[in-house]
Amino acid sequence: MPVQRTIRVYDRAEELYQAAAALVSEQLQTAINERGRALVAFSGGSLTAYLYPLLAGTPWREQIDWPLVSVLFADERYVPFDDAENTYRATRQTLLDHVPVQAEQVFPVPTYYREPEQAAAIYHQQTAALLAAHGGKFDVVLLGIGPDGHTASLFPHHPALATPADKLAVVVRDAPKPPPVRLSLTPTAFNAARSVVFIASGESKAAAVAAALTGPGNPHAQPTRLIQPEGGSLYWLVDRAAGRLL
Ligand SMILES: O=C1O[C@H](COP(=O)(O)O)[C@@H](O)[C@H](O)[C@H]1O
Repeated sequence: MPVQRTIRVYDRAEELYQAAAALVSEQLQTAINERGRALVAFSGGSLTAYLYPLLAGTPWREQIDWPLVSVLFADERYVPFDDAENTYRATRQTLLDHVPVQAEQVFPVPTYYREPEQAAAIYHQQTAALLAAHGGKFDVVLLGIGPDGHTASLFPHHPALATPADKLAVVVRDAPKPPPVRLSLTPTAFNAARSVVFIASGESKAAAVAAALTGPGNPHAQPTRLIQPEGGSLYWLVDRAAGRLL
């Protein structure tokens, strides 16, 4: 089954994030209306600063039945929950603490294990169990892209890209962007999605966005190309600056 790809370019970052909030809330609520529940994977980085505060406010907050939403994380920096770099912490502060999501339906990466491999094994299991409870698919996976082309914590040419296809979570060591130890869901996990939404804003992302979306490309150089949810939707929402080279 082919992937349905949609690219939307917005004049300004504000319009991009408003459109992303509208799309995500519509997709989550459609899932709830059709299947009685929704499963989402959140990324960190700029989304915590610009998208999540919108989702936490009117009108988007009221448009999602948050008690019926389960939350996983697309990736996590392997630092304690109270570290400023922790994505769960940032997502809680900007979104989850402001909406009536059920605490037991939020699944942070357990960064309190001494060995990240143990956390990855547990996160694999939790992701598999949640996917099974949601018909085998995420309803929405939200992803960013770094200026170097990384998405979640999948970095270009990194050995983590060669993770066996049956693994849903992987430890990423020696990440070129700090902090160096991370945990990421894998392309296998992201491809089990009804909708994947990439969001990119700003001139620093322009080359990476163009490399991801134009020409034949190379999935090792552009890990975003590994994410092709069969039979699902793939959205790229970018502002004019990030889409300048398209
Ligand atoms: O380190 C990370 O980077 C990517 C991109 O972040 P951005 O700030 O450039 O949007 C982010 O999606 C990922 O979750 C995060 O761990």
